[in-house]
Amino acid sequence: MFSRSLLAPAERQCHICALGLSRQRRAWSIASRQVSTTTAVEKQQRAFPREGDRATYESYASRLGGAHVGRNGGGGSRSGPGDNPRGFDQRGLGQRRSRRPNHGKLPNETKPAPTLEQLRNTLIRRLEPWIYSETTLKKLDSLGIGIEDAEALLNDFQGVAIRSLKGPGFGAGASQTTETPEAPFALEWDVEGLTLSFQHDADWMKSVERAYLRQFLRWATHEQTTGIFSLPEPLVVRIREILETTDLSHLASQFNEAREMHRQFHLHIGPTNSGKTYNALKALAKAKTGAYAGPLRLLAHEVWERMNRGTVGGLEDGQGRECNLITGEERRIVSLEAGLTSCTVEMLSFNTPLDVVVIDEIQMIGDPQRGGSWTNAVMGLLAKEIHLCGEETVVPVIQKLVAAMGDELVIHRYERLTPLKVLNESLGGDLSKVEDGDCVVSFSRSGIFALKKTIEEKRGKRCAVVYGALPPETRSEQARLFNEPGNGIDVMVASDAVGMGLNLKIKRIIFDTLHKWNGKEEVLMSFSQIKQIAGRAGRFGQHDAGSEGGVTTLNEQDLPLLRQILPSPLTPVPRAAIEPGYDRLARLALLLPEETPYANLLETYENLVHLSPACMPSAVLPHIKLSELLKGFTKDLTLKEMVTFGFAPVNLRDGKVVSAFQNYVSAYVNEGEVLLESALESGRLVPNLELVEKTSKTMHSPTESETRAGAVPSPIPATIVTAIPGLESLHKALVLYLWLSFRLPLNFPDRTAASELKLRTEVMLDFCLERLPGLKRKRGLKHNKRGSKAEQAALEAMPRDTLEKIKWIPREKIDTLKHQQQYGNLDVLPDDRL
Ligand SMILES: Nc1ncnc2c1ncn2[C@@H]1O[C@H](COP(=O)(O)OP(=O)(O)OP(=O)(O)O)[C@@H](O)[C@H]1O
Repeated sequence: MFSRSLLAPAERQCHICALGLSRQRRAWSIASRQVSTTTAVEKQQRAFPREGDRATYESYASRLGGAHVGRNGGGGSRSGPGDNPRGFDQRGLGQRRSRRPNHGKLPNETKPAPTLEQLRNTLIRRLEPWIYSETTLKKLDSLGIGIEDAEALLNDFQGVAIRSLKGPGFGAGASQTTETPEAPFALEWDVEGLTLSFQHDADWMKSVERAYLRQFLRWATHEQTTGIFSLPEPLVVRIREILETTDLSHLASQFNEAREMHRQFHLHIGPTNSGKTYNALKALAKAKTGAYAGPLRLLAHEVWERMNRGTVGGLEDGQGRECNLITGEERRIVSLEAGLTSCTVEMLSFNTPLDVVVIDEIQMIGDPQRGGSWTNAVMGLLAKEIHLCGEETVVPVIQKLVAAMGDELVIHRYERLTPLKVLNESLGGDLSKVEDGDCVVSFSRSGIFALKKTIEEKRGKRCAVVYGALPPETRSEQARLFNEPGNGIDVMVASDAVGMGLNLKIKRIIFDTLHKWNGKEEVLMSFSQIKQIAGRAGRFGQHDAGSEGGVTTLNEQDLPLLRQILPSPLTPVPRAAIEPGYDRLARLALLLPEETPYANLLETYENLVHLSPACMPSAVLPHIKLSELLKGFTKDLTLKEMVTFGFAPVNLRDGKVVSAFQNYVSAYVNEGEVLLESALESGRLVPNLELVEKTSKTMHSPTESETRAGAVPSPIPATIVTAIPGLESLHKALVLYLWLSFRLPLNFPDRTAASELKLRTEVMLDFCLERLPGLKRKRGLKHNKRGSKAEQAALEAMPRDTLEKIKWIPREKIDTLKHQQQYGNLDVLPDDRL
């Protein structure tokens, strides 16, 4: 009865169907239905805490004078975030959508920890539905435990687990856990980990199910258990190995080489604009070898430039340090002998010993998507001195990690260098009160464009814009325009992308709204994000000595909430994220049946991974979603290739990027070589760029004297406004190509062409943003000679080669931009030297 051999997944699937439900199983099924009736009531009860949160929030909001979610504060339109794949709100710029009600909870509220009794009762209550669930059978089946064996084993495990949960040892440590005749070894329930999961995870039942599954497998493959039930020996051995491979609970045993070193951590903690990075970089500048790692290409680029130019603290004599730049999609090598590297955190090397490493924004260690890279850096860097910069919230988790690794930790705390004040008044909804040096913050692209239009109309001056879907180069250029005095661009309209990586001369931050559309509903921005954005006002060194930053809201009803949020403490980062890593996935793949699809491999890892309570698994869902796009190619891709493609930076919300990705993979599989031109052909992204370029050539740029006289560039036509999302998609598709070209260089040979096309896209995005419609032009300059409608029509009719010769955009401007964006005016070695 227990000797079913391992079947291929498809066969096993059929086996389940063919078997149907055994009599016992049918009885279980009925029981299970009964259980699910009960659980409907229970579900409602379980939902109560959330209802409680909502009630708390609503009463909290009403205490604040009615500033609660769901009330329309007259804010901007509420379409999806900047990268809404369908593009602009078709209602047109400037029209505002009503705010959808938000029933979310305050983002920094943590649920109180359950008592041991509550946790015990929940685990007991949820055990039965788990035992009788088809999903559990499927999970066991995918590991090779057939339905009959599984049913019998689960039946007995239920009693063992309940006795263990009810025993006096529960929560008191493994050594005291009750031992029973059926489980003569300790069942170890990770009370601390489950408690943290209950408090912080939206779907904490996943942690409960993971705990049941691991406990079940440990019990089912234990020597003495198998003595009674005898699962086939090879299966027992294999499952034990699977359990071992997915056991990442001993942090100290990871990254052996790093464990052999005694590393000193310096944790620089403080609010925004307090000099944390400045001080950490000072240490790096003095080091013979070292690296800076940040979350954004923008930040890596800034440090790269500052190191080379010698504008980092400690290098003020102007003597720069040679520093190379390495990000996922570009390499800028100043010297092959350079001791320093500036990179994005995913690109850190764990093989090279270094003197000093600076890791920025360390609070991102708790980010479910990217946090794993920060955790790897903390655990695996072979550096004597590691400087971590970030928020106070990260201190407990770093203390736990460093203690587990036996390294040394020194904490440096900083205060803000310039005061930041919440202003007494909002703008009362009146955008004509916007002043030079203001940054108005909204959280959707259409909201940003609507605000820009209105502000420009009211003030008669142009605004810079920054939002997440814009390429970093375009964001830098917009920041430069805003910071540069005397060009008439003194106001910025931005999304939360303004909160990180840009050095801006902002005097006052004005929140148009404190909520953001998360794809399903309007949610209050996290306190951390609101603080980070607010902290951009009054940046040290950008204003006169003694000046302070100001923060307010556009609408009066949002101001009390802002006033409450800014001084409130942030929730500590509860755990560091751990990602599976290729090696571990490869080991696991060898232990699963050969035909196991990649998505199932990821799922199995997620279902079984065991971590220390200081850690949580990285979210694998995005990778599973991405791997679903690869389904048609799985037979042709090795696991390594699947992991490479499955971890590629694909924006799944952007349909055009998704289809470019599919084209890349298809060409990779079918041709072995991905030629950029043909891979991008179907998306019509390049013709869209060419259309914008063609229009740009027909439009006049005011000369210096015309600008002095108050002339502004004529706005782009509506057709070109709607081309902007296509430019953003093209940029993302090109970044993706470049990313793949660094990992599979022989198969993605068009790196240079991709870089050039990316640059053309950036130049056109700058062009479009500069000329978004909205600003009233001065009388007399409305239809200047080259910009008249008649002339535009004539130009439209001209043959393409004639148009090519017309250089309406001054050549120097493109050259300057090109130089700035590509090399930051620094000499870099050509690609073929690398
Ligand atoms: N001692 C100093 N002397 C001169 N400039 C300084 C000093 N400390 C900080 N600065 C400048 O102040 C600004 C803010 O410093 P820094 O970027 O280090 O702050 P931070 O705490 O890391 O803030 P954020 O997280 O917002 O980036 C930077 O422009 C930095 O160069």
